[in-house]
Amino acid sequence: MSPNQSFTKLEALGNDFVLLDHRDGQPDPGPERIRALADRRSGIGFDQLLALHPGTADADDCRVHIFNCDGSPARQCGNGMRAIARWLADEQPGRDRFRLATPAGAVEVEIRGDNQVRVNMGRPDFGAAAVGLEPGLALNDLLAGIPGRLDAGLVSMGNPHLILLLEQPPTAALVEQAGSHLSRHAGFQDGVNVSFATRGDDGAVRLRVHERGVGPTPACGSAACATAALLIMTGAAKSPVNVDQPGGRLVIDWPGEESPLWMTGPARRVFDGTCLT
Ligand SMILES: N[C@@H](CCC[C@H](N)C(=O)O)C(=O)O
Repeated sequence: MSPNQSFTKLEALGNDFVLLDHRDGQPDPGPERIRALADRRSGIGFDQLLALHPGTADADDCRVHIFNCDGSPARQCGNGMRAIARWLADEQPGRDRFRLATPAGAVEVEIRGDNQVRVNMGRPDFGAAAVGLEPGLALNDLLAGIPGRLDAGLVSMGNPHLILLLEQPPTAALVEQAGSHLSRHAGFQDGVNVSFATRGDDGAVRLRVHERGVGPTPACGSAACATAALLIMTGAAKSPVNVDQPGGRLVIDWPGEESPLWMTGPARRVFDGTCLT
């Protein structure tokens, strides 16, 4: 990203993004530049940077490069997919379906009424190898110090998720400290996104997420998908599952096993800008 390059700020349930249109062949910024742009005082500020490139044979609208605010690359971003759909719908009035290529595979997005966007997030993978857990490492040993833990699981939605099911909603300190420790634990080849989930009286899932490469965020789309998939797969919940995070609600619909999982929620364009430095 060079000086005088235009960008768009977007948000989805408070998870915020800067979108760069690099379909003209411009290169993506490197990790140091990404960290500078992500600074919420001296830069633009965002959780993820989304760079759009020309599409592929099976996802011809665009190819998406995803970067966390610490400069690390990511393979999937559920909230970001809805935000890109919103941006593409503004750019191409009349169209309401798009196909996006991500490092985790092709994603279909559909614009719905009432500011909602529906995303086909593909099939969840429950294998420990898919989240990069070191072979032979017992998950229980990693989680020994977590208070009030009922269960735990590993799910890949194209990116890695560790889900802790707790008796009580976690304190902010637990999300910060345990999340920070686990998200960069050497037992995961490439780190992991850490979710803290409880069930409400209404059956909804209450979720707090410590995102790999970011920290606690108001919402994480792929974590909501991973958590709902784990609950449906173990018989603890039935599809569709409402997942409530500080930023708001996502609805996750997964018929099970061979079917793709669908995520529905809002996304919003906040402002367009030009980077002067
Ligand atoms: N906010 C995202 C997830 C972004 C990537 C994640 N931090 C990772 O490193 O895998 C979402 O909405 O899914």
